[in-house]
Amino acid sequence: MNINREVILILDFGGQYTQLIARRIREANVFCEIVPYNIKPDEIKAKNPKGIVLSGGPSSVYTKNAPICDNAIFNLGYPILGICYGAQLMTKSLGGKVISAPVREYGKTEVILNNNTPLFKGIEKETMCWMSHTDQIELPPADFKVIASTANCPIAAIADVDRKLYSVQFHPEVIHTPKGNEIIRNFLFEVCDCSADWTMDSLIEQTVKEIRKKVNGHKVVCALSGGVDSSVAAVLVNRAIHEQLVCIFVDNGLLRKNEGDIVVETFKRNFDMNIIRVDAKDRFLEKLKGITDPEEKRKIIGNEFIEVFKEEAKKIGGVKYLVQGTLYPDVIESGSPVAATIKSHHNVGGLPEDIGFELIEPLKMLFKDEVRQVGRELGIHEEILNRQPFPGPGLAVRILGEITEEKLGILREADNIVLREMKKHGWYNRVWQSFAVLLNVKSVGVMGDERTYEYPIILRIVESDDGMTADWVRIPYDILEDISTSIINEVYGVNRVLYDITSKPPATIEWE
Ligand SMILES: Nc1ncnc2c1ncn2[C@@H]1O[C@H](COP(=O)(O)OP(=O)(O)OP(=O)(O)O)[C@@H](O)[C@H]1O
Ligand SMILES: O=c1[nH]c(=O)c2[nH+]cn([C@@H]3O[C@H](COP(=O)(O)O)[C@@H](O)[C@H]3O)c2[nH]1
Ligand SMILES: NC(=O)CC[C@H](N)C(=O)O
Ligand SMILES: [Mg+2]
Repeated sequence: MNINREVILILDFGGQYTQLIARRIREANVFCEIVPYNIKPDEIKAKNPKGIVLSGGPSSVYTKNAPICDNAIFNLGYPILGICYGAQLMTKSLGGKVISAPVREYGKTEVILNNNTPLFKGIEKETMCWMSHTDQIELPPADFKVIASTANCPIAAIADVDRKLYSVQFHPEVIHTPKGNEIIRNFLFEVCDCSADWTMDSLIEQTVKEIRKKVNGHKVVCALSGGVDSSVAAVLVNRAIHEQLVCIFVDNGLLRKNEGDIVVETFKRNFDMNIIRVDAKDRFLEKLKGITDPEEKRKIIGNEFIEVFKEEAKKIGGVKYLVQGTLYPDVIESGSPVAATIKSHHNVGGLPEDIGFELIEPLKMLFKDEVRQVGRELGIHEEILNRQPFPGPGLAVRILGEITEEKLGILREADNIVLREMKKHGWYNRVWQSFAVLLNVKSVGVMGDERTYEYPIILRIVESDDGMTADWVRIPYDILEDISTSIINEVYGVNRVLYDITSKPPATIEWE
């Protein structure tokens, strides 16, 4: 959708903080988009950005296959901010010199800034910054001035103020650079002249208009899971084209205890929308029989979802569009020219090639917290907005190995206890997700003086801003104990409970 608003483009060189740059810019009410580093100058011009950011990255500019952007980009007249690898690339591309530094810098370092330059305006001269590099700028390009330095890195930032080209060796996007937000805001407002026009109400208004124009009298089905994202997407589309919309909730047999009834009841109580519930348990479970590979499971589920939507759309007749509650992280994690495929989200990378619909994904550029904000503006009840995320492939990616009715039954009960205890102790809304995972190994235990040989349940409770990174929650021991005891006492087939104490990265939130 081509919405008319100011945009900053972030060229992604594969840096681990690229998404953080995007978040910081959006927090300043400026829209931004992450694009591959090898984007063509013409494509950039077509997007008419207010400015460009070159992200960090793992490569060294002087190596053979280092990712390099088109040199013409530096001459288009747009303001550019290079960060770390991006800074080194700007330097090299414009005739300066980058070398492997005598001392690697990793962590917090004191930096001396020249606060007479627009990028550092209003910031005290001496402050802290976060460094993470092995290379550094040895010689800036002609016409560039050094505007910051640290003890180990004499050229920590450079600028050609007239051409609005800036580069910083440190990372303003991470919170360990306390003035980082101000530096990014200075780039946006002092250098790029942005007007902060990215607000949720403007987004809603523009999106509703776009959808009306695009749909133009055709019928639309919405894949509705009852989760936050599809609920917000459905309400948004409903606002645009109420009569033409039918929501389809698929019971794929991989849902949580009583989930189907709860979703349909909550929806009917809260919204005036057409909603169909499809019982597709048997066909999903049949297709998943004998499948153990995580990516294969995801692809099968993505395919089967589409098959169900196609069949339902055929019954309705005249359906041209499918609405999904796809978010930005789903798109990012499903892989891109520079980023690895971590896992194929069923609604993006897991889709079949020919889906038979045109997609409408109004939230595709948003992070979860932004979606919740949109939901609030739309007047959606907190009961729905505060639901923890639940992946479309559901319990299938929380049962390691083959999915069977027996395992689904065990996991459903265990999961229900986790959620019940989290709510009882007032912790459900304090975390990003809390759930159970069933392993495909068994261990020995003793219950009522009898030997047992049963499955372990893994407890996964994480906090996160957007699902891109996460940390395990330091949950009080007595809550862990309550959960563990309840699972062992109430769930047949489980004799051990373990707590997952791994952050993301290196793990992911879901186990598959
Ligand atoms: N059981 C389902 N029936 C119909 N559509 C579904 C189902 N599960 C997932 N989807 C579709 O896939 C999309 C992605 O699922 P995802 O779980 O990321 O989002 P969500 O369920 O809407 O929100 P949340 O992240 O809060 O669970 C949903 O927005 C929805 O369009
Ligand atoms: O709708 C979805 N379809 C999927 O295929 C999918 N895979 C993961 N998730 C959810 O995304 C967030 C990040 O999960 P991971 O750390 O496991 O990648 C977590 O919140 C996960 O629950 C999915 N959601
Ligand atoms: N964080 C980065 O962008 C690192 C850039 C480059 N790989 C270096 O080590 O200097
Ligand atoms: Mg969901």
